[in-house]
Amino acid sequence: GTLRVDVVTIFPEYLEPLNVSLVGKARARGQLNVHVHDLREWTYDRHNTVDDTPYGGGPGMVMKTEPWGDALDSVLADGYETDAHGPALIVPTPSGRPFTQELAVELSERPWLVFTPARYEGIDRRVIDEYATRMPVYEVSIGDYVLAGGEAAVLVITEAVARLLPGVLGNAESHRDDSFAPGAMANLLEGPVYTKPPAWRDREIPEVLLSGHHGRIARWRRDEALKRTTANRPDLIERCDPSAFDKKDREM
Ligand SMILES: Nc1cc(-c2cccs2)n[nH]1
Repeated sequence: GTLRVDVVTIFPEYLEPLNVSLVGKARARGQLNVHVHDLREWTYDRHNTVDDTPYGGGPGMVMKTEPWGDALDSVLADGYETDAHGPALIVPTPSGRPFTQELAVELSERPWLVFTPARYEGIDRRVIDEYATRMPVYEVSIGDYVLAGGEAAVLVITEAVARLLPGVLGNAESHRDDSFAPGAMANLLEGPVYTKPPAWRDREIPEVLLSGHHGRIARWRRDEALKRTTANRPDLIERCDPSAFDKKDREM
C-alpha cells in the first residue's frame, strides 16, 4: 500500500527535497504521500510564537505544547485506527534510539508516519506523552552529533524508508545487498566498486573482477569488505559471522 508521511515543521521549505528524485518519483507513482505542514499555522499570537524558555532554567528554548497539540490533532483528524495500521509518531532527537537499517525496515512496513522535527532543545515532553497514549512513538537519533533542528533527520529517515518500498528502487534486489542486510555479508561495509573504462589514468581493474570466476569474485569482495569494516567499523566486526562465508568457500 501507499505510505503516508506527514511532517509538521517551522521550516516547511526545508522539506522541498522530498518532492524531487527518489522520493519524488515514489510520490508520482503513488507509493508515497507526503504532506508538509507549517507549525506556525497553529499559533494565534502576533509573533506566531512556537517556543519559550525552559522551566528549571538552562540555555536555549523549548517548543510549546499548544501549537504541537493543535497541529497534530489536525493532521491526525484525517481519521486513523489506533492499531498496527495507524500512524506512528517519529521524533528526531539526539537522545533517541539509533536509526538503523533494521528500524528503516520496521518503519517501511507501517502505513503512516508523522514526523515532528523540532529545535535542538526539544519539544515539551507533555506533547510526546499525550500522543504516546494513542500511537507508537519512535524517538530516533540519526547519529551522535547535534543538528540545529530535526528537519535534516526527517529527510534522512524518509529516504531510507522510501527506498525500501516495493518498486521504489528500480532494481528491487539492490537493497537486499545493503551492507546491513542479512547473509554472509551481513554487518559488513561494502568494499570498492568499479565500472568501465577498464583503464583510467593508468589505474586498472583488479584482475579477479575480470576473471568471470564468480566464486573467487565473491571471496575477493568479502575480503575487501572485511578489510574496510576492520578499518572503519571495528565495532561491526564481532557481529559478523565468519563461518557464513567459509561454507560457500567449501562449495567452490
Ligand atoms: N541525531 C540528531 C538529531 C538531532 C536533532 C533533532 C532535532 C533537533 S537536533 N541532532 N542530531
